[in-house]
Amino acid sequence: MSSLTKKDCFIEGHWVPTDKRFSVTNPATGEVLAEVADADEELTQRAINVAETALKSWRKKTARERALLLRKWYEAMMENKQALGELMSAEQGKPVAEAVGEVEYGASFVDWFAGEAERIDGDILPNTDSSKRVMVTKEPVGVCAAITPWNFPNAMITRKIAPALAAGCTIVVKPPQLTPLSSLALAQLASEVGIPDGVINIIPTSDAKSVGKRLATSPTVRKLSFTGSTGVGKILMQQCAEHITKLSLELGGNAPFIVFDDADIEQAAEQLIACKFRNGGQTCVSANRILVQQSIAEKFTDAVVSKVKALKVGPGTEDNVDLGPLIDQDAVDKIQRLVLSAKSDGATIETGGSVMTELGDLFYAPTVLTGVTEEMDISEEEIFGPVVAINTFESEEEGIEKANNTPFGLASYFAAKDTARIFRVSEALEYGMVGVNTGGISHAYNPFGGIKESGLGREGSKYGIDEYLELKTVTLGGLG
Ligand SMILES: O=CCCC(=O)O
Repeated sequence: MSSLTKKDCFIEGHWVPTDKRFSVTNPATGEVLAEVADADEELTQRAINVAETALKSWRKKTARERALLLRKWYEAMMENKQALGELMSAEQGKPVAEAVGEVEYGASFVDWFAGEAERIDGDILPNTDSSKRVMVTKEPVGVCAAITPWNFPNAMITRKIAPALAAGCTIVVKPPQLTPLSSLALAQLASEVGIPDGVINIIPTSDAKSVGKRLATSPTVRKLSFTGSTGVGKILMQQCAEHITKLSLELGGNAPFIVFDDADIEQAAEQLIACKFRNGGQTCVSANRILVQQSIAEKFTDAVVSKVKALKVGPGTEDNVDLGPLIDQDAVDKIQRLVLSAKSDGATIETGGSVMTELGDLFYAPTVLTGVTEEMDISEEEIFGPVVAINTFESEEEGIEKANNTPFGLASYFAAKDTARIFRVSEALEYGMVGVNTGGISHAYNPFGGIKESGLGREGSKYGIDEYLELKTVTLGGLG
């Protein structure tokens, strides 16, 4: 393991051990990678207090000073991307090359928000009273908290820390229990490049419920950003009501991937594979319901099945591996349940459909199902695994109606060539994000987020920093 493997809580620039610890294991091998410090409510409160103290001087730094420190952090991540990628692959399971790609993606948020720090501006507004002027300024929200998921152990952290710091806020991060090592490595690099003590605090824990509640109900925490399930998001929203804490929620999705009869079938199949099998399908923007116009369904399915059969599954450290293991046994059990229940309800398994026991208990074969219907559990639940579930439709209207038939509204995708159709369908889809002829919609410069039960707010992009800023209106009188 590299020197970036840290195992304690990171509070006020120090590594803080705890007596109680929890194990972090490699999902490909079951090997215990580290016994990590287990923060409780008391330590969480200490981290909040530290962030409150650090806020006083951090918010006073000039935008340029904050930007320069963020850029140094970005550079440190890029210099260490291989080590960070290997660490991530060990704790999360994704192939090393993909993990290094995630480090680059994560670092791109730091680079982006270093730029945005210097573009926080204000307004002087016209007033009907000539003796008055109105100045609108933007101020940091204050102490922030972030609760992040295991599927993107680096990028989901930087997507929250970077805008918070750029805006002049300090932050307490509760990383996921399954993959805390990447976040601790990021803290180590932040400290090495001179981000002041107390500005970033990381508190791994096995008690997400109590620590999450403390973060959400602390009157000191003025902003909570959460990425995870809709169920937990709803609980946090209720808890944040206690002190009207500002909240961003990036929750579950049930992304449709619609293939219309005018699509380039080969290109659509390629994009579907890239989208669906990113991180083995364990991505909130993974295509979940594949809706194919009936007249091209056979041709499209053949193209997809032959690509899926060519995917290589194995431990993330092996060369040319496309998919690693799933994160844990619960994930495998859920996918197996969805596939078997779809089969018993009439779907056909074209390829895959089982655990690859020769590789280990957590490796699930890339799977294609046809004959899937809207009523099946696999259409209603977020699969979060390597399963392509193909459903068909006859007309454009029916395709759109099926796509929108969900309480979720995170990502959606469609493939088509006709320009009028592209506008019609983009406008009709009830989603925060639409990918047209692409399965790749995640970039630091894109606003990322959903509508309906998929969440609140946007991350990344020029809009993302607003989540960490408050407007202040200063009315100057007596000028007439
Ligand atoms: O799964 C969460 C988000 C991944 C992404 O940023 O594309």
